[in-house]
Amino acid sequence: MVVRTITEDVYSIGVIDWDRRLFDNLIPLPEGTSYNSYLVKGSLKTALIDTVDPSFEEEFIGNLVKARCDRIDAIIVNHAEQDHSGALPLILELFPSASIYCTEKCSDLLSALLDIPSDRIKIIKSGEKLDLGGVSLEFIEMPWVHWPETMVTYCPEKKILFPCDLFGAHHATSSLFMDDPCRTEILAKRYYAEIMMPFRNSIREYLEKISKMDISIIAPSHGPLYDSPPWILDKYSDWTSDKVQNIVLIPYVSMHGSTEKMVRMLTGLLMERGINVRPFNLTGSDSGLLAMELVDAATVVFGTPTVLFGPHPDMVSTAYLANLVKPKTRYATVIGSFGWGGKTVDTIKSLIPHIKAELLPPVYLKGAPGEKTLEELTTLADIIAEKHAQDPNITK
Ligand SMILES: Cc1cc2nc3c(=O)[nH]c(=O)nc-3n(C[C@H](O)[C@H](O)[C@H](O)COP(=O)(O)O)c2cc1C
Repeated sequence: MVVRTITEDVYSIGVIDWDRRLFDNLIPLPEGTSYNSYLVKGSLKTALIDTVDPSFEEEFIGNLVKARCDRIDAIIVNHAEQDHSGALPLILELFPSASIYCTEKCSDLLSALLDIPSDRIKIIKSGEKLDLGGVSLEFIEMPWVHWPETMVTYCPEKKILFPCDLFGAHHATSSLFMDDPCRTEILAKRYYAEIMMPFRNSIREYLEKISKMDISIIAPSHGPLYDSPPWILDKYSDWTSDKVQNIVLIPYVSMHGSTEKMVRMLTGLLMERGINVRPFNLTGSDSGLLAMELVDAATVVFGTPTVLFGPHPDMVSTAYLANLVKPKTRYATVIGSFGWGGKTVDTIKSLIPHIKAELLPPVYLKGAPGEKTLEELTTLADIIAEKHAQDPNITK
């Protein structure tokens, strides 16, 4: 149990989940996570901003006691997902005069997910403020910074932005503020790639709004806080921009080595042409790392053999996932090996409608790679090199 003072009258009272290794039964967590919750004490009212995962209720209540929190008047719910809202029923029971402040869509979700009674909820709209006495909170709706109901909360007197999942990182760390930029950059980028990338266009708009606000501290709902906001704002502006890098990502799977040989050949050919290449073996891989690579790669080459007339199932799941996170990939194609026939290339194309990339000619050949394979891969490498050289959206 740890309570930390962020600034006068503002406390971090969330919990650290050191051991969690998987989130949403989907997202690997190499460094655990935290569920950040904040307490803001005014002279008239006390507000709680978001709660914690229900599995940590006991520790959370311990933190409230430690923070000498004998009253809660307002519970600000920026996001209805259970890792932030799950402890609400208990908090409402313990503080019977507290009201939840959230968006209309959030109210609907809280009722559906947690059976929160509507008479405990005050629905707010963008621009509304809550005066706590000497300190206030302002609410700004920002739908799709994960779910459709999300909003951010701003405390003008303390210049703190509480953006919930936006700018978060799954990182269990004892540091209240970010103090290890290299590590945080990787974990924040991983988080962006997995959670925020599908909503890149909305987030880019929100970044403009946020960059005009007077903010000294960004206090997200996962991972460390930022006492130098431009650091994370600049990263987000880069990740959400239309720019990609001179990188070819090759997620691949191979059963008997033919596709793998093709990947090695293409890797060498692209390297000779001054392109950064990321061959990514899907067997036993971490989908978060793949999502991170998708943030910047200009080109994605899917490498798969044919299995029962289509792509290998590992590739089906990868192409499906890549499509879900909507990367800004400029060019895509398929390479691989088959034995007697199938619809592998067409199936992969049909799996990636959200990837608005130009499709380059596939190199899909029968059996083990030989002279013809090298010839076709050389042509593909030339095409990619030319596309990369001429594309103004690719940072050279
Ligand atoms: C389980 C299994 C299913 C296969 N199904 C097909 C198929 O439907 N159509 C086809 O053309 N080849 C099929 N093949 C043959 C492979 O596509 C072929 O051997 C290819 O060269 C394997 O590439 P790899 O060495 O990269 O694994 C199958 C092979 C295996 C092991």
